[in-house]
Amino acid sequence: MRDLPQATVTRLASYLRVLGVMADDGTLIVSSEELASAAGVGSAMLRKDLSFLGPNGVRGVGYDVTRLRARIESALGLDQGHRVVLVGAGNLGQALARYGGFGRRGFTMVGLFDRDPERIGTDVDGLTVRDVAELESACRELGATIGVVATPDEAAQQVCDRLVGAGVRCILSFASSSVEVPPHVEVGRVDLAVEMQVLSFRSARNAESDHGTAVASDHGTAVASDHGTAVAAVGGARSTSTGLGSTKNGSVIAP
Ligand SMILES: NC(=O)c1ccc[n+]([C@@H]2O[C@H](COP(=O)([O-])OP(=O)(O)OC[C@H]3O[C@@H](n4cnc5c(N)ncnc54)[C@H](O)[C@@H]3O)[C@@H](O)[C@H]2O)c1
Repeated sequence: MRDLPQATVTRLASYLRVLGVMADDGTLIVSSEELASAAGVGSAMLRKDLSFLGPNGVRGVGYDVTRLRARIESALGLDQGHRVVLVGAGNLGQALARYGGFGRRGFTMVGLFDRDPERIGTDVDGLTVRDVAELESACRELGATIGVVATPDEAAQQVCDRLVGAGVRCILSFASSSVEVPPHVEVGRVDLAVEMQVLSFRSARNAESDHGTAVASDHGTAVASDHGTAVAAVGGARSTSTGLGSTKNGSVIAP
Protein backbone atom coordinates (compact mmCIF):
# COMPACT_ATOMS: atom_id res chain seq x y z
CA MET A 1 0.00 0.00 0.00
CA ARG A 2 1.27 3.47 -0.88
CA ASP A 3 2.66 5.57 1.95
CA LEU A 4 0.58 8.69 2.60
CA PRO A 5 1.35 11.73 4.76
CA GLN A 6 -0.17 11.28 8.20
CA ALA A 7 -2.29 14.43 7.93
CA THR A 8 -3.67 13.20 4.61
CA VAL A 9 -4.61 9.87 6.17
CA THR A 10 -6.56 11.68 8.87
CA ARG A 11 -8.34 13.89 6.35
CA LEU A 12 -9.15 10.88 4.17
CA ALA A 13 -10.88 9.35 7.20
CA SER A 14 -12.86 12.55 7.54
CA TYR A 15 -13.83 12.57 3.83
CA LEU A 16 -14.92 8.97 4.26
CA ARG A 17 -17.23 9.92 7.12
CA VAL A 18 -18.77 12.74 5.07
CA LEU A 19 -19.16 10.49 2.02
CA GLY A 20 -20.93 7.91 4.22
CA VAL A 21 -23.48 10.53 5.27
CA MET A 22 -23.92 11.64 1.66
CA ALA A 23 -24.39 8.05 0.49
CA ASP A 24 -27.02 7.52 3.21
CA ASP A 25 -28.79 10.63 1.90
CA GLY A 26 -28.80 9.17 -1.60
CA THR A 27 -26.18 11.49 -3.10
CA LEU A 28 -24.56 9.86 -6.14
CA ILE A 29 -22.15 12.57 -7.33
CA VAL A 30 -20.42 15.23 -5.30
CA SER A 31 -18.27 18.13 -6.45
CA SER A 32 -14.90 18.75 -4.85
CA GLU A 33 -16.21 22.07 -3.48
CA GLU A 34 -19.19 20.39 -1.82
CA LEU A 35 -17.11 17.60 -0.34
CA ALA A 36 -14.40 20.00 0.80
CA SER A 37 -16.92 22.29 2.42
CA ALA A 38 -18.70 19.42 4.20
CA ALA A 39 -15.35 18.14 5.47
CA GLY A 40 -14.26 21.63 6.50
CA VAL A 41 -11.15 21.87 4.30
CA GLY A 42 -10.23 23.93 1.27
CA SER A 43 -11.00 22.34 -2.09
CA ALA A 44 -7.34 22.59 -3.19
CA MET A 45 -6.30 20.54 -0.17
CA LEU A 46 -9.05 18.02 -0.83
CA ARG A 47 -7.94 17.61 -4.45
CA LYS A 48 -4.34 17.20 -3.34
CA ASP A 49 -5.30 14.56 -0.76
CA LEU A 50 -7.39 12.64 -3.27
CA SER A 51 -4.63 12.83 -5.87
CA PHE A 52 -2.66 10.39 -3.71
CA LEU A 53 -5.29 7.80 -4.61
CA GLY A 54 -4.79 8.23 -8.34
CA PRO A 55 -7.29 9.65 -10.82
CA ASN A 56 -10.71 10.00 -9.24
CA GLY A 57 -13.34 12.48 -10.25
CA VAL A 58 -14.36 13.74 -13.65
CA ARG A 59 -13.54 17.39 -14.30
CA GLY A 60 -16.68 19.49 -14.30
CA VAL A 61 -18.78 16.60 -13.04
CA GLY A 62 -17.43 15.58 -9.66
CA TYR A 63 -16.79 12.40 -7.76
CA ASP A 64 -18.87 9.25 -7.82
CA VAL A 65 -19.68 8.90 -4.09
CA THR A 66 -19.69 5.08 -3.99
CA ARG A 67 -16.51 4.76 -5.99
CA LEU A 68 -14.65 7.38 -3.99
CA ARG A 69 -15.70 5.73 -0.73
CA ALA A 70 -14.37 2.42 -1.97
CA ARG A 71 -11.08 4.03 -3.06
CA ILE A 72 -10.58 5.67 0.31
CA GLU A 73 -11.55 2.52 2.21
CA SER A 74 -9.06 0.56 0.21
CA ALA A 75 -6.31 3.17 0.78
CA LEU A 76 -7.00 3.09 4.53
CA GLY A 77 -7.00 -0.71 4.60
CA LEU A 78 -10.67 -0.73 5.58
CA ASP A 79 -12.08 -2.70 2.68
CA GLN A 80 -11.96 -5.96 4.60
CA GLY A 81 -13.44 -4.34 7.72
CA HIS A 82 -11.90 -4.74 11.18
CA ARG A 83 -12.80 -6.98 14.08
CA VAL A 84 -12.23 -5.23 17.36
CA VAL A 85 -11.64 -6.68 20.82
CA LEU A 86 -11.72 -4.43 23.84
CA VAL A 87 -9.93 -5.15 27.11
CA GLY A 88 -11.15 -3.44 30.28
CA ALA A 89 -14.93 -3.38 30.35
CA GLY A 90 -15.23 -0.59 32.92
CA ASN A 91 -16.79 2.85 32.49
CA LEU A 92 -14.88 3.78 29.35
CA GLY A 93 -14.84 0.30 27.85
CA GLN A 94 -18.59 -0.15 28.24
CA ALA A 95 -19.32 3.27 26.79
CA LEU A 96 -17.19 2.44 23.75
CA ALA A 97 -18.76 -1.00 23.40
CA ARG A 98 -22.26 0.54 23.50
CA TYR A 99 -21.50 3.08 20.80
CA GLY A 100 -23.26 1.91 17.67
CA GLY A 101 -21.32 4.10 15.25
CA PHE A 102 -18.18 1.98 14.91
CA GLY A 103 -19.98 -0.78 13.02
CA ARG A 104 -21.23 1.68 10.41
CA ARG A 105 -17.63 2.67 9.75
CA GLY A 106 -16.27 -0.83 9.34
CA PHE A 107 -15.24 -1.67 12.90
CA THR A 108 -17.16 -4.56 14.41
CA MET A 109 -16.83 -5.05 18.15
CA VAL A 110 -16.41 -8.80 18.53
CA GLY A 111 -15.12 -9.34 22.07
CA LEU A 112 -15.02 -7.69 25.49
CA PHE A 113 -12.62 -8.84 28.18
CA ASP A 114 -12.09 -8.04 31.82
CA ARG A 115 -10.42 -9.64 34.79
CA ASP A 116 -13.04 -8.69 37.38
CA PRO A 117 -15.24 -11.71 38.25
CA GLU A 118 -18.13 -9.30 38.86
CA ARG A 119 -17.95 -8.10 35.26
CA ILE A 120 -17.17 -11.41 33.55
CA GLY A 121 -20.36 -12.93 32.18
CA THR A 122 -22.29 -9.64 32.13
CA ASP A 123 -23.85 -8.41 28.91
CA VAL A 124 -22.83 -5.14 27.27
CA ASP A 125 -24.95 -4.33 24.27
CA GLY A 126 -25.28 -7.97 23.23
CA LEU A 127 -21.68 -8.99 23.93
CA THR A 128 -20.82 -11.07 26.97
CA VAL A 129 -17.77 -9.89 28.89
CA ARG A 130 -15.23 -12.69 28.81
CA ASP A 131 -12.43 -13.56 31.19
CA VAL A 132 -9.21 -11.90 30.07
CA ALA A 133 -7.49 -15.21 30.80
CA GLU A 134 -8.96 -16.39 27.49
CA LEU A 135 -7.66 -13.37 25.58
CA GLU A 136 -5.10 -15.08 23.33
CA SER A 137 -7.26 -18.01 22.28
CA ALA A 138 -10.33 -15.79 21.88
CA CYS A 139 -8.49 -13.26 19.71
CA ARG A 140 -7.51 -16.04 17.33
CA GLU A 141 -10.97 -17.58 17.38
CA LEU A 142 -12.61 -14.18 16.76
CA GLY A 143 -10.12 -13.11 14.08
CA ALA A 144 -9.41 -9.87 15.96
CA THR A 145 -7.51 -7.26 13.97
CA ILE A 146 -7.64 -4.34 16.42
CA GLY A 147 -7.31 -4.40 20.20
CA VAL A 148 -8.56 -1.52 22.31
CA VAL A 149 -7.01 -1.13 25.75
CA ALA A 150 -9.27 0.51 28.33
CA THR A 151 -7.72 -0.89 31.50
CA PRO A 152 -6.02 1.18 34.17
CA ASP A 153 -2.54 2.36 33.17
CA GLU A 154 -0.70 -0.21 35.23
CA ALA A 155 -2.26 -3.09 33.27
CA ALA A 156 -1.88 -1.52 29.82
CA GLN A 157 1.58 -2.85 28.90
CA GLN A 158 0.76 -6.39 29.95
CA VAL A 159 -2.54 -6.30 28.05
CA CYS A 160 -0.72 -4.98 24.94
CA ASP A 161 1.88 -7.75 25.20
CA ARG A 162 -0.89 -10.31 25.32
CA LEU A 163 -2.71 -8.78 22.34
CA VAL A 164 0.54 -8.80 20.38
CA GLY A 165 1.13 -12.43 21.44
CA ALA A 166 -2.34 -13.23 20.10
CA GLY A 167 -1.38 -11.84 16.69
CA VAL A 168 -3.19 -8.48 16.92
CA ARG A 169 -1.30 -5.92 14.85
CA CYS A 170 -3.20 -2.71 15.66
CA ILE A 171 -3.67 -1.47 19.21
CA LEU A 172 -5.53 1.60 20.40
CA SER A 173 -4.66 2.49 23.95
CA PHE A 174 -6.47 4.89 26.25
CA ALA A 175 -3.79 4.58 28.92
CA SER A 176 -1.94 7.75 29.71
CA SER A 177 1.39 5.91 29.83
CA SER A 178 3.03 4.87 26.58
CA VAL A 179 3.23 1.21 25.67
CA GLU A 180 5.98 -0.62 23.83
CA VAL A 181 5.28 -2.94 20.97
CA PRO A 182 7.36 -4.67 18.30
CA PRO A 183 7.89 -2.78 15.03
CA HIS A 184 5.29 -4.75 13.09
CA VAL A 185 2.52 -3.53 15.44
CA GLU A 186 0.84 -0.13 15.09
CA VAL A 187 -0.18 1.64 18.28
CA GLY A 188 -2.43 4.66 18.63
CA ARG A 189 -2.93 6.47 21.90
CA VAL A 190 -5.98 8.55 22.64
CA ASP A 191 -5.84 11.14 25.36
CA LEU A 192 -8.81 13.47 25.53
CA ALA A 193 -7.08 15.64 28.10
CA VAL A 194 -4.31 16.32 25.58
CA GLU A 195 -6.97 17.24 22.99
CA MET A 196 -8.46 19.73 25.43
CA GLN A 197 -5.02 21.12 26.30
CA VAL A 198 -4.38 21.69 22.60
CA LEU A 199 -7.76 23.44 22.25
CA SER A 200 -6.99 25.57 25.26
CA PHE A 201 -3.65 26.56 23.74
CA ARG A 202 -5.26 27.48 20.41
CA SER A 203 -7.95 29.47 22.08
CA ALA A 204 -5.39 31.38 24.13
CA ARG A 205 -3.29 31.99 21.00
CA ASN A 206 -6.32 33.23 19.03
CA ALA A 207 -7.29 35.55 21.86
CA GLU A 208 -3.76 36.92 21.80
CA SER A 209 -3.83 37.51 18.04
CA ASP A 210 -7.26 39.21 18.29
CA HIS A 211 -5.73 41.50 20.86
CA GLY A 212 -2.84 42.25 18.48
CA THR A 213 -5.27 43.18 15.72
CA ALA A 214 -7.20 45.53 17.92
CA VAL A 215 -4.02 47.39 18.69
CA ALA A 216 -3.10 47.58 14.98
CA SER A 217 -6.57 48.91 14.16
CA ASP A 218 -6.14 51.65 16.66
CA HIS A 219 -3.22 52.82 14.60
CA GLY A 220 -5.12 53.47 11.42
CA THR A 221 -4.95 50.13 9.56
CA ALA A 222 -8.40 49.37 10.82
CA VAL A 223 -10.34 47.85 7.97
CA ALA A 224 -7.54 46.01 6.25
CA SER A 225 -6.10 44.50 9.36
CA ASP A 226 -9.45 43.68 10.89
CA HIS A 227 -10.46 41.81 7.80
CA GLY A 228 -7.10 40.26 7.27
CA THR A 229 -6.88 38.96 10.75
CA ALA A 230 -10.48 37.89 10.97
CA VAL A 231 -10.12 35.85 7.82
CA ALA A 232 -6.81 34.45 8.93
CA ALA A 233 -8.28 33.53 12.30
CA VAL A 234 -11.28 31.84 10.78
CA GLY A 235 -9.11 30.10 8.24
CA GLY A 236 -6.75 29.04 10.98
CA ALA A 237 -9.52 27.71 13.15
CA ARG A 238 -11.02 25.84 10.26
CA SER A 239 -7.83 24.27 9.11
CA THR A 240 -6.89 23.27 12.63
CA SER A 241 -10.20 21.69 13.36
CA THR A 242 -10.12 19.70 10.14
CA GLY A 243 -6.55 19.04 10.68
CA LEU A 244 -7.48 18.01 14.21
CA GLY A 245 -6.37 14.78 12.71
CA SER A 246 -2.93 16.16 12.28
CA THR A 247 -2.97 17.17 15.89
CA LYS A 248 -4.18 13.72 16.76
CA ASN A 249 -1.42 12.21 14.77
CA GLY A 250 1.11 14.41 16.34
CA SER A 251 0.12 14.44 19.93
CA VAL A 252 -3.00 12.57 20.72
CA ILE A 253 -2.76 9.36 18.87
CA ALA A 254 0.93 9.08 19.19
CA PRO A 255 2.64 6.33 17.25
N1 LIG B 1 -7.33 8.65 27.29
C1 LIG B 1 -8.49 9.16 27.61
O1 LIG B 1 -8.95 10.12 27.03
C2 LIG B 1 -9.22 8.51 28.72
C3 LIG B 1 -10.49 8.90 29.07
C4 LIG B 1 -11.11 8.20 30.09
C5 LIG B 1 -10.43 7.18 30.73
N2 LIG B 1 -9.17 6.84 30.37
C6 LIG B 1 -8.41 5.75 30.98
O2 LIG B 1 -9.06 4.54 30.65
C7 LIG B 1 -8.85 3.60 31.68
C8 LIG B 1 -10.18 3.04 32.13
O3 LIG B 1 -10.97 4.04 32.77
P1 LIG B 1 -12.36 3.65 33.39
O4 LIG B 1 -12.93 4.86 33.98
O5 LIG B 1 -13.14 2.88 32.41
O6 LIG B 1 -11.88 2.67 34.58
P2 LIG B 1 -12.70 1.49 35.23
O7 LIG B 1 -12.01 1.20 36.52
O8 LIG B 1 -14.16 1.78 35.24
O9 LIG B 1 -12.46 0.27 34.21
C9 LIG B 1 -11.23 -0.41 34.10
C10 LIG B 1 -11.57 -1.87 33.87
O10 LIG B 1 -10.35 -2.56 33.56
C11 LIG B 1 -10.41 -3.81 34.21
N3 LIG B 1 -9.05 -4.32 34.32
C12 LIG B 1 -8.07 -3.94 35.18
N4 LIG B 1 -6.95 -4.65 34.95
C13 LIG B 1 -7.24 -5.50 33.94
C14 LIG B 1 -6.47 -6.48 33.26
N5 LIG B 1 -5.20 -6.75 33.56
N6 LIG B 1 -7.08 -7.19 32.27
C15 LIG B 1 -8.37 -6.94 31.94
N7 LIG B 1 -9.14 -6.02 32.57
C16 LIG B 1 -8.57 -5.30 33.55
C17 LIG B 1 -11.08 -3.54 35.53
O11 LIG B 1 -11.61 -4.72 36.11
C18 LIG B 1 -12.18 -2.57 35.10
O12 LIG B 1 -13.36 -3.22 34.73
C19 LIG B 1 -8.09 4.36 32.78
O13 LIG B 1 -6.70 4.06 32.61
C20 LIG B 1 -8.35 5.79 32.48
O14 LIG B 1 -7.30 6.62 32.90
C21 LIG B 1 -8.56 7.49 29.37
